[in-house]
Amino acid sequence: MASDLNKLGLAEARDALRKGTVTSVELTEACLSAIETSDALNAFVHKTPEIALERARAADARIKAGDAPAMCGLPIGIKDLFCTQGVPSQAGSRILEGFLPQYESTVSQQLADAGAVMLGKLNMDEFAMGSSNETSVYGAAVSPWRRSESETALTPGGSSGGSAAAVAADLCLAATGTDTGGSIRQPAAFTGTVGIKPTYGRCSRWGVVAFASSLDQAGPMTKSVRDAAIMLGAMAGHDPKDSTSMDIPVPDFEAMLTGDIKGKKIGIPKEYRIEGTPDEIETLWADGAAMLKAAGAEIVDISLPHTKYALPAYYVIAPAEASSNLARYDGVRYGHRATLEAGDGITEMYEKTRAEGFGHEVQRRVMIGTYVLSAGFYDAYYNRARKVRTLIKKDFEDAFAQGVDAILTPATPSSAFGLGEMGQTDPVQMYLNDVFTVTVNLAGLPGIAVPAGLDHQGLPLGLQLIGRPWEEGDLLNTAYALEQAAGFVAKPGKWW
Ligand SMILES: NC(=O)C[C@H](N)C(=O)O
Repeated sequence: MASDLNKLGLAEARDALRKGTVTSVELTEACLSAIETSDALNAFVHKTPEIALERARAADARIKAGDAPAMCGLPIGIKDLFCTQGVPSQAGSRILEGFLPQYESTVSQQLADAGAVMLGKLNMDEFAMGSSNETSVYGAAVSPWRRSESETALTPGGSSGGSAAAVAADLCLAATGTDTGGSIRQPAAFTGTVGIKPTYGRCSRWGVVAFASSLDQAGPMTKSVRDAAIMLGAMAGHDPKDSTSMDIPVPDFEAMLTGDIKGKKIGIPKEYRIEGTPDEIETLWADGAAMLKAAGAEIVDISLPHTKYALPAYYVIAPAEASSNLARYDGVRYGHRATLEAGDGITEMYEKTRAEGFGHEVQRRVMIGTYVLSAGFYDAYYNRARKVRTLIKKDFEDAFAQGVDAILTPATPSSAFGLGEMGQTDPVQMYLNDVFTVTVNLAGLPGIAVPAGLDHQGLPLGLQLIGRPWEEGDLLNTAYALEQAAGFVAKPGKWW
């Protein structure tokens, strides 16, 4: 038993801890030894075993004293985008090489305060820009899943690819992710895990390296919907240090998981029927709707007419904000600085540092962002994209005004692809991964990916549920009903 403790989810481990049948040190040691033999997955990029064991011992003492908060003693991984005090926090980029934050992000601090045990930092696309983890300075994280009878290395998705791979491979009980255009939900769908992007403003962005500030949200990546409810409760809450964080009470999400969705109205948006989507994803979507109906929900066809403009609008707004946010990496105060030659001035220092420190995808986004914000093009691109964003938000508001409680869509347009198989010559091919997820970020809504089936290659497929703002509890409950009905239990066979 003891060697399999890393396979537990948060809820099971929490219950075992409280019953006293297991200790946090045992759970932590099981995860640390799973991590030790997981180099082929390249999921953990900075390991913190000493911190982990110290926190585990403290958690065991708290449990013994009868003072066990929500995440007490539960070992988790933290995406490299979160600043963790004194622990490398590189956002997957060379430009943050050697950066040791002097402070802790609010979310990772809240998790620590709730007793969670940090095992280390998880791989990700550079500055969260990507859908395959291939833009990471550490090299891509690798999915524990493989196509049947094939040894091709598959992507765990991105940008939270290390988090998804680590949770799916049982290297940790759960992990943090962040989602700007799909970075929690797409990797969750690719790896048979659960990922929720909460309402914009639900989790503090303070200390989370900024990519596109009006879209970025942190959220949990877990083995079940119940675990997502537990962990989101610990991550969420008002933070005066983030001016976009909202002062709205955080309910007990787990207590809202009744599985009762009788009378709930679930919208099926016709604009999400996209040409080229594989039949098995269309079938999964229809099956998901049938399962929710069988559980007592009412299924209604809805229209979100501006959906097709979402992806182009996102790929204007996100780079625009990124170009501004990334201007701070100049080689002066922290991170990487290029070696200079005699005669080089400050301009050469910036140029060389940024050319060396940023990878190609990040450079592309900085250039696109600078272009769409430039004097002559601001109205044509950036302002237009902002107007489109308002229309997309209104589409959802209209649907909710008609009484729709949640919207069901596929999470991704395909199952996981092979590393090196996508976007090599055309970056837009990679951007299409976000076609079902970016609308949710543009509208600031909560969205969750739930594993719902396997494709013909034996790879996981996920469905997405989109909810009303601030109603994550209700959304999690609908996701819980879907999870129960879908009964997804597949795990990747161990090859690493
Ligand atoms: N950060 C994200 O949500 C990932 C998205 N695919 C992007 O590259 O922008």
